[in-house]
Amino acid sequence: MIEAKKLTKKFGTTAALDEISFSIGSGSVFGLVGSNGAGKSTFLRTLAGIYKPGGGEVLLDGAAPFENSEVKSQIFFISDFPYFLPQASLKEMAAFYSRLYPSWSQKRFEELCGMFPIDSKSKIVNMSKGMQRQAAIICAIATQPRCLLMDEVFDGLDPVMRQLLKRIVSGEVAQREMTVVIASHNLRELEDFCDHVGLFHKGGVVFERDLDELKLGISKVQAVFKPMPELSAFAPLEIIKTEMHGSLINLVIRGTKDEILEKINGLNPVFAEVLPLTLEEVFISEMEVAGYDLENILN
Ligand SMILES: Nc1ncnc2c1ncn2[C@@H]1O[C@H](COP(=O)(O)OP(=O)(O)OP(=O)(O)O)[C@@H](O)[C@H]1O
Repeated sequence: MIEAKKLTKKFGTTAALDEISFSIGSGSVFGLVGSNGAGKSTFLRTLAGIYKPGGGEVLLDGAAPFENSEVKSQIFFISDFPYFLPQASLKEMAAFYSRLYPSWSQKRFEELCGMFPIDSKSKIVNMSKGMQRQAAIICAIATQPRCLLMDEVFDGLDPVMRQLLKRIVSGEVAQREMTVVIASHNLRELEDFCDHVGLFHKGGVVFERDLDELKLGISKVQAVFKPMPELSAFAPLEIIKTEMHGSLINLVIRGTKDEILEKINGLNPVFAEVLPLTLEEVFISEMEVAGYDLENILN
């Protein structure tokens, strides 16, 4: 379990993290989203034990990572600029990590080398950005960490490699309860991968939810009425958003699909259907309710 308790990190007068408190359960895949400069990388670096908290604490299973090699040996961090030894090949990086991490699995390393189309004997420095990222991913997974931190890891990976990464990471989570924290600007990329998402804004976590709960508790309804009832007729529904175009009405409503359809059908529509919401739509709706303008936060 990861716990941030009033975690603060300042650079000069900039509070990159401003007394943030939240927790991430073991075996969870947690997505950190937010605009540039929101504090996502700073959180990952503090959790990885690279930065010392300026105030409060961040804990992995009750222990602080900073200057604690025991805790650090359970964490692998793929930064937005992955680090490799100068002139090293993937095989040489494997030898390096095998000495650093007691949990290193040479068998897993060799399996992974067979799954990614990169040459383990070539110098990593000469590889493309996406191939370097693949090299970092192979090392990360072969390390068999309890906690895997990834910063913008999909950046530079082609769609096939993105899916492969998601599949491998999900397998590790299911098999051995690895905890994953991934920072990304792209909510769509996280949708089929994360079970929790937290939204960072100006050094704070403004919103944090279980994705299934989030998606199950809210629905989008498209209905045609002739004539259109007065808006007060929809009052028994917990409406978050309404858009009307002539006889067509689009509603974002809190509640289960069955409850909502029953109430809408009671108003005798010509046609009504419940449509799935994308994660982005759910987020925008929930954030608007909470008084935030997500368009400004994410862009
Ligand atoms: N090493 C540093 N020295 C000084 N300021 C820093 C440093 N690292 C981060 N900051 C500042 O802290 C704030 C948060 O930065 P951070 O990199 O954590 O944001 P982010 O959410 O990861 O952004 P991005 O999406 O652009 O990667 C920014 O204002 C940034 O300028």
